Amino acid sequence: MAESSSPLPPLCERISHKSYFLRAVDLTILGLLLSLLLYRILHVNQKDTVWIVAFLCETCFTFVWLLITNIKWSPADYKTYPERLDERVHELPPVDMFVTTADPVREPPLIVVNTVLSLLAVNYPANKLACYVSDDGCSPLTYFSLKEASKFAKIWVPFCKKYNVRVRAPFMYFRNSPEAAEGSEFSKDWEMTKREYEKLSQKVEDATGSSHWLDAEDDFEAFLNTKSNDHSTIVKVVWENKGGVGDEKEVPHVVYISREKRPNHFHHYKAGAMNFLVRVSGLMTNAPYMLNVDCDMYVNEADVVRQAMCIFLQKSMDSNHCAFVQYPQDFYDSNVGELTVLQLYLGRGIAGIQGPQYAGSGCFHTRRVMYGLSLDDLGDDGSLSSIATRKYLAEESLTREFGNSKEMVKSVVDALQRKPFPQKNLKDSLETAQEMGHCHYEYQTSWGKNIGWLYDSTTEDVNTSIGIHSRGWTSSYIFPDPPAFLGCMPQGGPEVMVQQRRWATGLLEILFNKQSPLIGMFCRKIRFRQSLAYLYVFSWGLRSIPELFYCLLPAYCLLHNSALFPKGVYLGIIITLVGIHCLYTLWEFMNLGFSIQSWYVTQSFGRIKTTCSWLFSVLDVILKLLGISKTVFIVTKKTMPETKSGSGSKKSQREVDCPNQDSGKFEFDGSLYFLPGTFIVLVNLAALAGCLVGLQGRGGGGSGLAEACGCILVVILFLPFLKGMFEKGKYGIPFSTLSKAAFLAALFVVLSVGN
Ligand SMILES: O=c1ccn([C@@H]2O[C@H](COP(=O)(O)OP(=O)(O)O[C@H]3O[C@H](CO)[C@@H](O)[C@H](O)[C@H]3O)[C@@H](O)[C@H]2O)c(=O)[nH]1
Ligand SMILES: [Mn+2]
Repeated sequence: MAESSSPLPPLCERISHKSYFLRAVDLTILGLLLSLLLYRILHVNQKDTVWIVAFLCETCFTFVWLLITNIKWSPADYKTYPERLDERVHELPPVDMFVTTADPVREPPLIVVNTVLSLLAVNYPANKLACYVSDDGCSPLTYFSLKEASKFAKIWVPFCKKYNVRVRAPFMYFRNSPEAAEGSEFSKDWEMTKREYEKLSQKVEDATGSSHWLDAEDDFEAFLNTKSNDHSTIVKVVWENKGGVGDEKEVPHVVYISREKRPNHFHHYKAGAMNFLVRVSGLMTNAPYMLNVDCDMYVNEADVVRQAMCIFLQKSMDSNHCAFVQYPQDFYDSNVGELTVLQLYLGRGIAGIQGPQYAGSGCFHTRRVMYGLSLDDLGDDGSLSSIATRKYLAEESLTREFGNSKEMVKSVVDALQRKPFPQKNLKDSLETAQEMGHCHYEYQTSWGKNIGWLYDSTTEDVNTSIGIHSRGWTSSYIFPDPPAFLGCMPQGGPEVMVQQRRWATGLLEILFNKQSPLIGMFCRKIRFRQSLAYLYVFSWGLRSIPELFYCLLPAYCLLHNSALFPKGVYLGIIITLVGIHCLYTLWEFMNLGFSIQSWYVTQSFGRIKTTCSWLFSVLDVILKLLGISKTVFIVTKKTMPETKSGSGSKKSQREVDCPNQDSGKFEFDGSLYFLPGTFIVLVNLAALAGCLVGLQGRGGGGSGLAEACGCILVVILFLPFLKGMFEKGKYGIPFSTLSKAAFLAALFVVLSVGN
């Protein structure tokens, strides 16, 4: 499809962001950590167990820093030139777009609808697109909203294309007034479209909570007497684009699906939903590329699909090796600093090795790779090698791997051989699609094992990602400004703790499943440095243990009157280490336009999430490995963007885009997540108070100013907890948590002093 006539400028370029200065800083920090370890080894005899515990913790931190240095060594991403696409490519390839939703209460249908509308309106020929929405909540309300939205889409899509609107999610677009003179054609169209959108939101709102319309129409019959965890498969063609010429007024296909659910059948959460999406779309449109977004991740840049195609279609850079194109995840609410910084420095770093990790949303996959192909299976021209043809295309192996459906097998063969898909009536596939949503369809097939989205981890994204890299494929990262997709992120508090725990649990699960980099490092086609990069994320949960110890050590030493840190000039190692690390991370934030405040919040939240939330992931995975319980996926709550933010304070470019930025206050509830943090603060405060009144044990070595400073630093990092002790309501730590923490802290003090 793409032409490779060389005089034409490229569709994309790989940009390297490597910096010798930053490498030197990374190595300096590594060197300081190693010298600290050396000092500990040389002075081990004179000291007590504290010395050994500190040494073990610092060994972990050094190892983590080594992994980070490896990741940050050669960052890279891609710059694309979508404006060059038309002169280079005669016919753009089809793309199937997948949206997953699971709960109409935690994921309000109006958010889903906005995401779908933004997808339908992207800058791409409408006859090449199809949008599939998977609803694990089996909600008639979601289906109703989609039906209404597809009617509104007939106004919205032409409007966006006619006026080249940038943000194509109506709830965001209509937050600003139009910049045209009143009475102009544009402003009339704008008013009319806005009115229609308001009608749509009103209808969805009216339908929420009342169900009389459910009985009124036959179309909703399938939803009668269903529960979200107990119902048959539902597949509905919401809108079929029969125009098929790709003009500006056309609206792409919209299909609603909800796979069968039974209470005693395990559904593999989002991964299971994705695999059903792959199958249904395989039958109906079988596009070679598949875009996947979470239901809150609307398109913020109309050219997203074209940008991704620049990478896939650029032949000269062995595009056949690129399995997927990932965009970073950005958010319209909450404190975006942490994730932006993480994605920019670490994300780009991994992108520079074998390619970014698939992050679950904002990613374009190639269908063939999802069907299990390895890089070696392809010849130079990108078609299947003769060995691979024999291996993959034998009828009985196809049925064994993909399930017992002739149509499915045929669509897989077509996809593997890159045959163009003939236009057909979507409704013709309804019956087969229904069958493929059956609970037992995947039984004894390779779905979730080698094919599609992989099971056995609640972070199905990273699990699937390492599977792809292990088969030798690369991936590409595009980092556009403004962000390509924007979604919703829970604010600091219980909701975010649940999410962080799920992530840490899912990642740790992979360390112990068959994708583990510990096994694959030497025998699979994944690059060694890429394996190390995965190891860094998979070990998030484990980091909670040394961090928890390290937050308690200064207090213990102060109370026990023993030395934690080196004495004399050697204390310089610690001071330089902390100093350089602070300046370095601060620079990372300010370089991206974030404030000192957001840097501090991130450092503080970093310690809180590790010690309070990730800690539980260790427990989750132990229980899972012992076969006592399964890990669960609790969907995060999504909120609509507020109508308009009134805050006039100075914010960075990225921060301005986030209307819901709250006061940054931390919320608490009675859950166990907040016990470790409260305990840490109490212990450190008690140690400082004890030191002031001269309450100290008989430990050797003697503690001093360094240990006291350590305690102060910990309290500063856990400041939200200190504040929470004096607040009421949702911003206050509940009395039950406080009293448990106080009891544990008292025990800790007694043991430290008396020991
Ligand atoms: O049983 C389920 C559970 C979840 N989902 C969908 O999965 C998506 C992600 O869920 P969310 O609660 O938003 O999780 P996050 O932690 O915000 O999501 C990130 O982390 C997840 C796990 O790593 C990935 O699946 C996501 O793509 C990634 O954006 C949403 O669209 C859900 O509707 C389902 O379809 N079925
Ligand atoms: Mn989410």
